Amino acid sequence: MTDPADPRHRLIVALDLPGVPEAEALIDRIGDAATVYKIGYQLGYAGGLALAERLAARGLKVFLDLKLHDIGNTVEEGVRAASGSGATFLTVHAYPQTMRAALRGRGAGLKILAVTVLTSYDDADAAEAGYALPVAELVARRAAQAAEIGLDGLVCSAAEAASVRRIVGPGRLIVTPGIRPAGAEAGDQKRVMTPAAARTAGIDHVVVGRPITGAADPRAVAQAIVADLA
Ligand SMILES: O=C(O)c1cc(=O)[nH]c(=O)n1[C@@H]1O[C@H](COP(=O)(O)O)[C@@H](O)[C@H]1O
Repeated sequence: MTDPADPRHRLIVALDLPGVPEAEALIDRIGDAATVYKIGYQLGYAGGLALAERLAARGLKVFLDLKLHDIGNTVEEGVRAASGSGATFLTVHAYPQTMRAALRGRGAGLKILAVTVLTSYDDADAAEAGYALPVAELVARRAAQAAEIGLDGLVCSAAEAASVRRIVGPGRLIVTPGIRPAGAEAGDQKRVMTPAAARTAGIDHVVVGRPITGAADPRAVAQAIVADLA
């Protein structure tokens, strides 16, 4: 992970798999085509947290996608505990109390990313959850709050990346899930873009799960996505 211009570092592969053996097998198949891996609920609750340290020791970057959101004390102490895991990125939901608490618990070397509005939400889902704002406005509001509080980066859809960049400036990371190569199934994602369009929109990293984990040749899919991120 020495050359920041290497487009492989822009791809984060979501290890949404049932267990550590499956995750390790996928990482082996992908080989040097990817350098950053995300461990979320599914793998994390199936022994994946211990994997983070091993991957970091191999020189890979780890994104712990815990999406923390709780009372401040619990978030602060949770982030403090995760700071020793070897992870580079950790997610929290973009609520002001939660974001402030996460920064209090953040250890050296850990970047806290604020999840603005999940990419599986559209305006109707936000309204159903009680929000009066359309998704794009809610993302903008949360991005501004995250920047003011001092978060290291934001998670949003690539559809909002250009406007989020104008709000948060060049110094914060923009990380976008909901990425689908042309023709790939969206599944439960509602705010979707292709890797090339996301790159044009100014993202720092894309997160890709099922298009890679479900592929017959995950290395080839990862390489094709990286080529679009160059
Ligand atoms: O925080 C995330 O990574 C995340 C935020 C978000 O808004 N949407 C979203 O899909 N994600 C994660 O990104 C990954 C996307 O996976 P695929 O839809 O399979 O590519 C999953 O691991 C999600 O948990």
